[in-house]
Amino acid sequence: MSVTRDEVLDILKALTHPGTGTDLVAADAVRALTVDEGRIRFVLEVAPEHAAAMEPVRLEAVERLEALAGKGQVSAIMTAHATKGPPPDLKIGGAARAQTGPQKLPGVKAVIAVASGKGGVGKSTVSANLAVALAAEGKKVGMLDADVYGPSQPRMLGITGRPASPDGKTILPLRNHGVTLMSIGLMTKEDEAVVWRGPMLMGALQQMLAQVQWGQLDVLIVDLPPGTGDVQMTLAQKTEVAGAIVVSTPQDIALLDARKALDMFGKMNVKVMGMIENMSAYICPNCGHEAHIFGHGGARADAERLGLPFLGEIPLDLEIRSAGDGGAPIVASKPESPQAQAFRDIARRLIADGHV
Ligand SMILES: Nc1ncnc2c1ncn2[C@@H]1O[C@H](COP(=O)(O)OP(=O)(O)OP(=O)(O)O)[C@@H](O)[C@H]1O
Repeated sequence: MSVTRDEVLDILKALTHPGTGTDLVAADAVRALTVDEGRIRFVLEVAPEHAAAMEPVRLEAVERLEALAGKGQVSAIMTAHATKGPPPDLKIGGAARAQTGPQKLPGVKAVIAVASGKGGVGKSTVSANLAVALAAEGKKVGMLDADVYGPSQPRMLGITGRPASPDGKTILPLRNHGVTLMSIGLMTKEDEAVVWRGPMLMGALQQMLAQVQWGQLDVLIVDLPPGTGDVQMTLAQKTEVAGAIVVSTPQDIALLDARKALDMFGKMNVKVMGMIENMSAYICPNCGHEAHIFGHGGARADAERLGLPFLGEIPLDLEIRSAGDGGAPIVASKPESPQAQAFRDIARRLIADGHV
């Protein structure tokens, strides 16, 4: 069935914006509308305080548009727009701009970097769940997926589509599970490898920090690539970072790399807020037996030895994997489960320690 842009706009004009009382189109809330081979996609831009009231309107829009275009043919994403800053020059992948010393991100109270020495230890899983857990505690949370080599936050937070850039200069981030997200993965095609080096990489990170309209945030979590490379250096040199959290599995080899990451933050004068041990214990879902597949307690022991806070242990658990890989982290999909509690306890600890 061929659907026209005017037909879509007519439907959106029949819905009322909860903030302005006018229709969605007159309120200028509809952004990046595309009608392509029967598929309708758009972004609903809304002030953060109207986001909750907008959700039923968004659902109503999807229902009415699906009646026109067919089930599953409509993608309507809501983003909370932000306070306007001076618009920087947008060119994804451009060179880094000259800048002196670490700068504070306007509107963002604290930037927390989540790092690991080694890949695959669950840094992105921990970042996603902590972000959702902090949002559940009432904090305004942003997530910058700076894992340029394997951006996984769009998948983990269940976000698809590309962020809008209505003026070609600023980028409107996307939002799900209470978390505002920007990822390099949203700027590239899913199967497109990003092979950026040095200045391009630093430029991309600076752009994501500066040109994304983050709005007012209590915390911006930065999911770093594993290891100790350009992205980590650029972040610490260009942005005021409140602190870093280092994730490790209990294996010796992972811990060895985690120590390198700790050392790097020390050299860059970034405070380490603590260590998290992921895949700590495996609890058999059938019999409840606890097994320590990768060992146990190594990160806690390292933290104690180095005089760093130990923030908590996350079990190795099938539901944590399937929830994260399926787009709704366990803290969002089963907030009362013991697995989610492990993340929520860490989020509460970060708040209690005054980091967020
Ligand atoms: N506690 C856990 N229990 C079960 N599976 C987990 C756990 N933590 C992470 N995983 C799974 O392990 C895989 C790697 O996790 P994740 O992508 O979070 O790691 P990462 O350290 O960010 O990896 P990368 O180095 O690629 O950035 C994912 O499939 C994830 O679902």
